[in-house]
Amino acid sequence: MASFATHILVIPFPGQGHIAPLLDFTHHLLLHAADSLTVTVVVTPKNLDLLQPLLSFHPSTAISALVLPLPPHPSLPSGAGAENTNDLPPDSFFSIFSAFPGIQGPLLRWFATHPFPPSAIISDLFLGWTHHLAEKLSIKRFVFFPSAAFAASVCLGLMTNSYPLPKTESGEIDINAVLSVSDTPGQPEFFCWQLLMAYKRFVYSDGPFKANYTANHSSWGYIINTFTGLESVYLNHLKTSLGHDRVWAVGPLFLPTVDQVRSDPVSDNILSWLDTCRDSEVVYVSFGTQNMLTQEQVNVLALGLEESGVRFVWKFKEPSLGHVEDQDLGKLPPGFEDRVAGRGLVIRDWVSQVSILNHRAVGSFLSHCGWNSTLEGLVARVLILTWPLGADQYYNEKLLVDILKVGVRVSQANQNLPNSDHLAKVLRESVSQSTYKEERARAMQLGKEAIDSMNKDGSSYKDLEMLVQHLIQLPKPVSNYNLFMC
Ligand SMILES: O=c1ccn([C@@H]2O[C@H](COP(=O)(O)OP(=O)(O)O[C@H]3O[C@H](CO)[C@@H](O)[C@H](O)[C@H]3O)[C@@H](O)[C@H]2O)c(=O)[nH]1
Repeated sequence: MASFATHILVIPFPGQGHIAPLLDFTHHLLLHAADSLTVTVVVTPKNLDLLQPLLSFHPSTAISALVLPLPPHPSLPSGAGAENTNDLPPDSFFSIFSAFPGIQGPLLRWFATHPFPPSAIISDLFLGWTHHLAEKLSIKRFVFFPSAAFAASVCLGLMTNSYPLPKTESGEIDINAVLSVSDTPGQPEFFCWQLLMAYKRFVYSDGPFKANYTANHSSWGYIINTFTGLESVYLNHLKTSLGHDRVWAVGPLFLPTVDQVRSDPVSDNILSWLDTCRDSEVVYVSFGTQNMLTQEQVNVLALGLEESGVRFVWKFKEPSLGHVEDQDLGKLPPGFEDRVAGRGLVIRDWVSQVSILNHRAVGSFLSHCGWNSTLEGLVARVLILTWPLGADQYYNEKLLVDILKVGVRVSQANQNLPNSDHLAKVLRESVSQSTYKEERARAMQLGKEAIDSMNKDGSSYKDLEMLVQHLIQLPKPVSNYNLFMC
């Protein structure tokens, strides 16, 4: 490792939708920094594979892995070695969130014995504890958001203002009442049921989630996978609320350029099938790597796809390690795949979503509105049909449908579940060029702006350049290495 370069420690959260964008960010950081930065990435053993492409692409002087075991947790299935939310039930997120701070001890020892210790930590938004670690080490922590500036603004608004939730006459929380987050630009409104999780985490509780968000708030800088053309209002709002302008919009981080698209046998088969389809006639359906549909939701969706007659590819997430039998996790209705054979593909393996979305045959994307999928859908310029299931997905849906007016609302978790006739109609219309013309035109425009923002002199390109300059100028901590070597 070169002693003149500034050393940065990157720590992703072990979830697919979190690791991938932070590694994509690290790739861009190194491309922009030439040899003035070196990066160490912390990964658990079973996630090391995800880092390999980066380790192969960049010289070993620029990037290295620090492999630390995932600390145990009573709720994580032991012995099978699953260390990523993609391979675990949705609840595992909380177990990993609780267990992961246990790597602090090994990290502190690594830092103390490193000849050129890092000047900064760049870590996922669910690793608020790294802010305190950075303070202990007298270095800076930058929080990386794989989610939107709008979502960050709403969470900040809820946390700092504690708007009271409307109550029914009997004193219960009125989950169907509407609450306006009035300090966020545009005063977005949400149903109380959409905000309950956020309220439990950072308004009513003094638990670890609130501490996490408070630590993020106090961190030195915000790095967000978004672009100015999409979210300038919320980026500016964050700067004002945080009281500084160390907020960098550096996305969309994963672009489907020729040399980047992830190729594998499963995706290649699907791409061959898509080659046989007409332009924009296929609906791609996916609900991300963490959430799973209930049986009721699967039934409605399967029936809607059947009735619609459209061509489709459905990435179907099967129950994985540690799923409990009695959890309401949807299975496909018997005979469904036979009935749609020839016009619909159900895929259970990992596929390259970016490659599929960018195929000319794909015209619309039924999505849970995870932020990575949202950006990928925009970049691919497909019509996004929204079906959020939890977390920040309601905020992303609001941004797409009500604010940017590029998305079409289909369902919201189990509330507002469409009937299959209505769903079939929307699916058909989503691949007919005569409907949703305004949404499509805006999606085309935003997709172009997204790609432009990452090109030389685009807004995200410039933010990355400025961030690199900021990082290079950080003071280098004094090493205790020689002390340890004596
Ligand atoms: O077979 C698959 C399945 C998924 N993906 C990729 O996996 C990512 C999924 O990310 P996202 O769409 O953000 O969904 P989640 O996996 O659900 O992401 C979690 O993390 C996001 C970022 O914080 C949040 O916005 C979501 O609500 C949260 O569930 C995307 O890049 C997809 O392209 C594939 O490439 N192939």
